[in-house]
Amino acid sequence: MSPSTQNIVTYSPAYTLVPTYECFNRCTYCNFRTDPGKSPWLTIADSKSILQQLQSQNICEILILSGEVHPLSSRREDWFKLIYDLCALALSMGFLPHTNAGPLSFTEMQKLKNVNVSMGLMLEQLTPKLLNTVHRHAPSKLPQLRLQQLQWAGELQIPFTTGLLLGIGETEEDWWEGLAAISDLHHRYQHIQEVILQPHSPGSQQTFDAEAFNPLQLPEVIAKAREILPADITIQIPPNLVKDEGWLLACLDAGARDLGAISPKDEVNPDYPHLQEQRLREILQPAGWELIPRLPVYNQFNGWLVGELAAALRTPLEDANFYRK
Ligand SMILES: O=c1nc2n(C[C@H](O)[C@H](O)[C@H](O)CO)c3cc(O)ccc3cc-2c(=O)[nH]1
Ligand SMILES: C[C@H]1O[C@@H](n2cnc3c(N)ncnc32)[C@H](O)[C@@H]1O
Ligand code: MET
Ligand code: SF4
Repeated sequence: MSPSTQNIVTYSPAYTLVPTYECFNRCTYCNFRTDPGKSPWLTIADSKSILQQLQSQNICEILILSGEVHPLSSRREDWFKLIYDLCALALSMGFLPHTNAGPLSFTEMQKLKNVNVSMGLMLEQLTPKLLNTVHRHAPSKLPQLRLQQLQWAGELQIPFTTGLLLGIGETEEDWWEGLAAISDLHHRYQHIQEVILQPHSPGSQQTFDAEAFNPLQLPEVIAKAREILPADITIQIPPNLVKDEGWLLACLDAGARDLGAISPKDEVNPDYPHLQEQRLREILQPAGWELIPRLPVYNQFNGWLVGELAAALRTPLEDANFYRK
């Protein structure tokens, strides 16, 4: 790395669209979900007016995060169509979509590849023991199912974001195993662009009664993750979940280089508002870090983008040179 890139920290200026909060899983740490049938779905008309308002702002990524309709439900097809249509709409209006809607069938993933510049799914944790605790009522969190999703993303050449949720009842050994599994898949397919190390952060809606992940431990997890993960995978941490400024800087010193999608509302952790970009800069700059925006797809994957997506990528790049770095 040249000296000029060593002090760079990136983030993706984003807006999060939620097709639906309803979810057939009940992860006990979730502050997002409602019961199936209990939340109205986002409409294309409402999305269009939201996106129109965003066009005058410096937002590039549309992060599509969704609760899940059961794969065997008669409503699954409509749910998938809504997600696909939202991506296509965002794309047609000049944004770059990134979808994380839980596990998908191979065909669903293949279709979404055509309207997303990258996609995401957290591995969470590999250890099956969580199926007796936080994931007891969350069939989507079966470790083998999550690993298969990462494998399919590789086979389909989809630039991918994954990560670990820390502090949900796993051991330290479990972290290294989860990271090693991500590394193995990346060695096979070279498709993982970033790994999020997400500290469990209790919110007002969840039933899981546990402390927040100890933020003082995060730098050591990052440092070890940096040793385990291949160098071309960026480590991402969510700045709103790392309360103290000193802790945030310690995470960067340990090897984190990205602050993720920063959206007006963190839909997953609504009790933890994001700092203003200006405020983040004020924290980072005195310590020698330069904060710069990035696209939701890392440069090394540009060759994987098909058709319309390759053209869409050129527009924000030409419009805003600052995205280039
Ligand atoms: O860029 C992404 N950011 C993802 N993020 C990061 C998110 O955009 C924010 O950076 C954090 O939520 C901040 O707390 C997630 C955050 C979560 O809490 C849970 C899941 C995700 C999933 C993604 C994802 O697929 N892609
Ligand atoms: C969308 C992603 O959000 C993460 N997630 C869900 N609930 C919480 C929480 N209370 N704290 C931190 N991260 C959470 C999970 O990793 C999920 O995959
Ligand atoms: N339901 C998906 C998952 O857990 C994404 C959103 S979670 C709030 O993987
Ligand atoms: S974390 Fe995702 S899968 Fe789990 S209940 Fe919440 S929305 Fe559903």
